Order: sequence, then structure tokens, then C-alpha cells
Amino acid sequence: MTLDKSLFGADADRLRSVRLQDGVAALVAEARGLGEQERAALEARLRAAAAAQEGVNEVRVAMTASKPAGPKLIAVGSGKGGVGKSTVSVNLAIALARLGHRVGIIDADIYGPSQPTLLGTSERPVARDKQLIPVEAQGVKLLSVGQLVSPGHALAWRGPMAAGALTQLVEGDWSGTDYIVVDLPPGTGDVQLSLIQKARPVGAVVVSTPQDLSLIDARRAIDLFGKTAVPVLGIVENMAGYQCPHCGETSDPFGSGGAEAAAGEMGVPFLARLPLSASLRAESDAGRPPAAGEGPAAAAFRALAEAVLAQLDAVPASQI
Ligand SMILES: Nc1ncnc2c1ncn2[C@@H]1O[C@H](COP(=O)(O)OP(=O)(O)OP(=O)(O)O)[C@@H](O)[C@H]1O
Repeated sequence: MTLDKSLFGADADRLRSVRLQDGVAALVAEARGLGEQERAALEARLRAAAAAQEGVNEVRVAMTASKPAGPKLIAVGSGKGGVGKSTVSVNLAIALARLGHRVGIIDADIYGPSQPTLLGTSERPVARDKQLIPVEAQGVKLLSVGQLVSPGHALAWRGPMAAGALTQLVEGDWSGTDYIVVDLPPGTGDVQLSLIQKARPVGAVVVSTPQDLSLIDARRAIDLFGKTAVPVLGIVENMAGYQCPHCGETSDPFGSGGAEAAAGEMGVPFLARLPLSASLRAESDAGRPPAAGEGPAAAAFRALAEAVLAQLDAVPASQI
């Protein structure tokens, strides 16, 4: 028998399992990122909520400091839209796969789920025992809000609805997957906050263009991950520098180096600088992620994937 997790209100997110047998409620809760006092308060709230239920004579609470073994989720966020977050997500995922890892992508960008297009797939996932089976494309597994609703439909979702949809995606059949890259909606509002709390990523990558405005938003994104105790693995500066395909001269339409400087100021690692590239845009929009190819972009995304893995190794185990 079980107790409904919804009985625990906002703490339900922390519950890994709830069982009720012979009047004994056994709860397992996740305490990652909580200080001693918060942990004790969480335990007390869970005890009180369980004890108040009919048929419960005794409550046992186990608090775990780590997530159960399974895929590690890497969130990719940005302070604002259009900076290349989805492009970086898909190419990071493919580069990780080419390094020999088994990789999935969760496309949680309710404002513009673009991963099916970027991966060139229109296949819909099927559900087995109410669990979604990710589709396979270009060597990675994919579940996207774009596969669940028609285009534009998810736009008006508020935090709880988006979090509900994300739960379906996160609880899909990811068996045999090492890493899952989560493409978050751009921005730093309540929707993003509830999605981060729901996904509980082990680390986050923040994408920014070099303009000051984008960087201000990137700082907000970093603050948001800080608030949710998700370690920021680093910043990616995208669309920095443009090499003219005709004359070969490099120019900086949006400036360059701003993200690296901002990363330095905030004490966050700088992961990669990706140039503005017409071919990267054309290939991406045509469903051929450059990371899957052999050109300079593939090498750049491979280096990004290696930098992300190195940063993940540096995250203390207690935070994962
Ligand atoms: N380095 C780049 N060079 C050229 N074009 C790029 C680059 N990065 C991304 N783009 C293009 O910019 C557009 C927006 O990129 P993308 O969809 O990845 O951004 P996003 O931050 O995920 O946006 P959204 O706000 O929709 O979530 C796409 O057409 C993409 O191909």
C-alpha cells in the first residue's frame, strides 16, 4: 500500500518512496543540498503529514543525501531566448555520445521545443505501463514536450503544469542512459525554477551571447541555479566572432570575451566560445547537428563535452 505523495504538499518533490504496511509508513526522502536545520525541518514536516493520515500508527523516515543511481541530468539554461541554448544542448548531447557515453535529451523548452527538429525526427514516443519510451535519433534518446502537445500549446503553461509535463519526461524509460541533457525554457522565472526543482540536475550549463544584455540575464540564470543548490558547471559563450566566408576576416558583431570575463567575476568556469557560423545555423535547422559531423564545429563541441565532464568530476559527491 502507499500514501499519495500529494499529501505532502511542496515536500512531495523530495520524496523518493512512500510505503504503508501494517500501520507503518516508511518514507524515503532526498536531502541533497539541505543544511542540517532544513533537513530536520523537512523530516519533521514529513512525519507530521504522514502521522495525520488514517491507518498510520508509526512513521519511519529515511533521509538520503544522494540521488539513486541512474542517469545524471545536466541542465542547459539561458537568461534569455535565442542565444543558442537548444543548439548547444543537442550538440553537447551528441558530443557526449561520441565520447562513448549513453546519452538522452529531455526537451523541456515549453516556449519552443525544438529538439525534434534539431535531431530531424518527427517520431512520437509510445508509452509502456504509462512510462514514455524515448525515441532514438542520431545516437541519442529523446523525449520532448514538443512530442506531447501541438506547437504553441504549451506556451501558456504555468509552473505546475510545466513541472507535471516534465515529470512525465524525466520518469520516462531512461534505463541504460548515463547522462541526460535537459534543455530548459529560456528565462529565470517561476516556470524555470519549478522545472529545475523537478529535474534536480547534477549540474548546469549556462549559455550566453557576448552582449551585455545577454550577460546580465546569464548572471540571473546563474543566481537561479545557485538558489536551487544546482552547481553551475560553467558558461558557454555562443555567437562570438564571425569569420566572413568570402574574405576570411573575423569580426565580432556582438562583441567577444564578455562571457569569459563575467564567468571570471562570478567565479564560474568558462567552458567554451563558439563562433557565429552560417553553416552551423543551416546544418542545425536542417536536422543535422554539426557535432555529429567531422568539421571544426564537431571538434568545438567535443571540447565542450570534455570540459563539462571535467567540471562534473569536480562537483563534490555530496552535492550529486
Ligand atoms: N553559433 C551559432 N552560429 C549561428 N547560428 C546559431 C548559432 N547558435 C545558434 N544559432 C541559431 O540561432 C537560432 C536560435 O538558436 P537556438 O534555438 O538554439 O536558441 P535558444 O536559445 O534555444 O532559443 P529559444 O529561445 O527558442 O529556446 C537558431 O536558428 C540557431 O540555428
